[in-house]
Amino acid sequence: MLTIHSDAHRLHHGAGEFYRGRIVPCFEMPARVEQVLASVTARGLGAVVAPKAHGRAPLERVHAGDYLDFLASAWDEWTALGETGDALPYAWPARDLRADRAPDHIDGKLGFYSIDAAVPITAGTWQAVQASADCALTGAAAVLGGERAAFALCRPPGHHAGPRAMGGFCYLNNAAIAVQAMRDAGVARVAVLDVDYHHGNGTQAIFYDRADVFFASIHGDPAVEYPFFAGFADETGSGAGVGCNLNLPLPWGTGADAYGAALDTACAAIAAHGAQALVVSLGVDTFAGDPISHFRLDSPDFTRIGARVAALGLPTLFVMEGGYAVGDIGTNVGNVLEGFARG
Ligand SMILES: NCCCCCC(=O)NO
Ligand SMILES: [Zn+2]
Repeated sequence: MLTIHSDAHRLHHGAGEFYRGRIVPCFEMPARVEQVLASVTARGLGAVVAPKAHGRAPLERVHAGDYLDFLASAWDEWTALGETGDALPYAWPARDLRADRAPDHIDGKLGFYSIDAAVPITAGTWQAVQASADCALTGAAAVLGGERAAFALCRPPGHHAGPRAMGGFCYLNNAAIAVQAMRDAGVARVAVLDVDYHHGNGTQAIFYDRADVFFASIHGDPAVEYPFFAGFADETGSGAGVGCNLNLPLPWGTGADAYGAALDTACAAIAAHGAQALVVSLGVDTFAGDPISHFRLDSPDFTRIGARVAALGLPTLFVMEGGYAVGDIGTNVGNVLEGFARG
């Protein structure tokens, strides 16, 4: 299985995120990728290649142009204030406030184009997120070119990023950008399986009113878990997309048996959708040892996830999302990929 990886991810390393009333060190750190890369390499899963640069056009197929302009210029506007630390939002257009236009000031733009304060912008963030999207696009091209599967070792992750907003460590929705590239290359029906511990609210939003892309997500119950305001079972799609969105929220403490049952439900729905290609938003923060999550999967369970995905028999692109138990992330991601490869 081909792995696509860019060293440019190192250009993004937030100093902190605002969480529970204080700035805490970023759980989404460069070491995550190094651990996964070491595992993929040690297991001999396949070649590791650099991404091909795809430019802005594929990004615009998913994200609003003004949002991309914001991401490209945010750091310069921030430092023009005399700031030297990370840019972080502190005001948002919540209820009763206007969200029909972006403010002129960077402090207003940071809130307008985000859903939370877990998205530090640094000097290298724009370069890093473009490279991350290029990893996903290069992986999609490999799968479209005949590879049974590919692994886009994306960092920063993307599944919380919607068409016009960043959030939850995510800036560009790598998985959605890959899906849209597959659709633009002529794949009529694509499915997304999001196995990250957190609901992929951004991916859901991007495809919510579409029947050509089926979105299935298994995640911590948003009644008690980030992103809190999306991911409920009654979100089934809108317009032409009704019935093409499947949320399977699970309670804190969920273990392998309940998770496996939900995965079977999601896979059956994906098979019924008649997808010709599959993109897996691969978060491994469902791991029992994850510092910010509350499921109870053990490392061998990830092998079973990979095997279950393989049973779908679809050309598959794995896109790296979350997972913050840095000492175990390599084992857990490698187990998914190896379980798939042997499946
Ligand atoms: N404190 C914000 C929590 C962000 C969740 C990041 C993640 O792993 N999403 O999948
Ligand atoms: Zn997550």
